Amino acid sequence: MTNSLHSNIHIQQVSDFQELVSTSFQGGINAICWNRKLIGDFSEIVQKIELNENMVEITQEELRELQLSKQGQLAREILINDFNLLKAQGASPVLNIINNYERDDSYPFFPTDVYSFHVDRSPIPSATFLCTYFGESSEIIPNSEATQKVLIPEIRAELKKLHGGKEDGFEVFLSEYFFDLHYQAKPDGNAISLGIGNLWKLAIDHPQSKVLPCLHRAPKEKEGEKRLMIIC
Ligand SMILES: O=C(O)CCC(=O)C(=O)O
Ligand SMILES: [Fe+2]
Repeated sequence: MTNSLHSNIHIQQVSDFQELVSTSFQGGINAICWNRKLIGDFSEIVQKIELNENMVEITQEELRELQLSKQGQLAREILINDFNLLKAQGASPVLNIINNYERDDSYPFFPTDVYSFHVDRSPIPSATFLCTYFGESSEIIPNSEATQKVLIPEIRAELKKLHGGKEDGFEVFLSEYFFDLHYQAKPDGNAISLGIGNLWKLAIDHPQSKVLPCLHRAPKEKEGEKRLMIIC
């Protein structure tokens, strides 16, 4: 099920970029949203970039060189501006066109790809910023509405087998192979779509974090429709 943004107590809305970066996560808040209605034609940019692989990063140079209509140019200005705002904060934004992400099928009972609810992790304090400009948008779910997969008994038992049945080093194994980052929605859990054009700051798992990391996932793409997004 997908829900609207507004009734969710773990989300805080802000009204500009400065507020987005200066607002800290606290209490139950682990997702902050600069809600926007963008102008311009982002689909034109998607169409103009050739995609021979699952996904491609568009450099700022490539973006500047595209021949675009007035509406396409408006979209480009927004992309360049967002990119520069994030960069000026010390982030390393990437602008991607995504047909699909690589699916992880190493262990069918436990895919560790970004289509699965997960947290991002970093050894240093930081946050994930993301915005979908075109196509299906990312989703989040409240922490209370999902369970860490390594804590689900049947899954844990399978993972234990994979680790040769040993208790010794099991926790390290879970984190080394990123199993501990993934979550399963509870039967009544509601995924929340992050929407188009909104710039989000999501809490990640890092040693000094005071809040729970935000559970999020990439959406299943619509057949034949690519996504355009910025992420860092
Ligand atoms: O593509 C998305 O919507 C999310 C991607 C993501 O979560 C990641 O790269 O860690
Ligand atoms: Fe992620």
